[in-house]
Amino acid sequence: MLLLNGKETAATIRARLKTEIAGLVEAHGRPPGLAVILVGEDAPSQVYVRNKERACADAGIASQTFRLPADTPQAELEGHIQDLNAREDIDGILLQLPLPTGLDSQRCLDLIDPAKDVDGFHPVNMGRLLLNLPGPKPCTPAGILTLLDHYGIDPAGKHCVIVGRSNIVGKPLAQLLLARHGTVTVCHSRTRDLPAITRQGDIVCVAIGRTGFLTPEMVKEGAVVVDVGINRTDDGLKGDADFDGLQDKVAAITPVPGGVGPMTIAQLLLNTLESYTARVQR
Ligand SMILES: Nc1nc(=O)c2c([nH]1)NC[C@@H]1CN(c3ccc(C(=O)N[C@@H](CCC(=O)O)C(=O)O)cc3)C=[N+]21
Repeated sequence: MLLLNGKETAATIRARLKTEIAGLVEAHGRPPGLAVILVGEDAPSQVYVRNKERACADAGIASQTFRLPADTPQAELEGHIQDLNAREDIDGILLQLPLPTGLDSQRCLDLIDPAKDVDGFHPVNMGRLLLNLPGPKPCTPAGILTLLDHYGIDPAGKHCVIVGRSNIVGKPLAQLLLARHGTVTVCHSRTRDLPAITRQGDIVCVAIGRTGFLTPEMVKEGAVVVDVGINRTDDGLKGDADFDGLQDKVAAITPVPGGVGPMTIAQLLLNTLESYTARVQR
């Protein structure tokens, strides 16, 4: 069994980015700037945002986190986004999801300047992804492709089964795999006889947020399993796949932690760098 080590792969990418950014700062007189907007007190979001801040600082990206109270009115949040759109020193804006109830995340995402949309969640950038046009790619799906590439796993011609149809993982991941010539099936909570479908997968990606959901009976021998789940249990951080049960059956699997999560952050740095280079060249 091959362990798809996202922590290590992300570290390699981050080291390369760090060198590249140092050169660019020299040439353009300012570092890439990332603004993270964090609304409310959601505990996991606090952890992710701290990880992002640390990764940015290490790579030479100037990141600023704007922490807003959970009862921030929609109009005020929209005002913050517009201020950040107008700022020359900010190349990327990330609105940490989920937002507290009462706030309309889609309206906020629609407002982010597509040129600063480092999550790739703006409808224009989602459309560009669908059309195979250049643009920022959502961090988790793009990080998964980079991880597969790193280990020489090519989705071309393979049956890629995705469990989960979210806008931030399942749907964009389907498009990226399709663009790389995978045969893609997207399953979800209403799918009938899910195990019959996941068992066809050469590559099985799970992103539903249920601890240990993907069991050995649900995958074929020699499959590649990509675990996008991050579930906090009494036993620590667990993925959506039954890692222990699967490890003797699969050809390769991503661990949790240390798999897809660190790749998501590396991709965010990459997207921020791309926004920056596009903006300083204008
Ligand atoms: N606008 C927006 N963009 C996102 O990209 C976004 C988001 N909202 N909301 C939440 C999800 C989740 N996400 C993760 C990032 C890093 C880890 C990560 O670093 N995971 C570590 C462990 C971290 C821990 O200890 O919890 C690992 O898997 O090894 C996980 C998950 C980004 N997301």
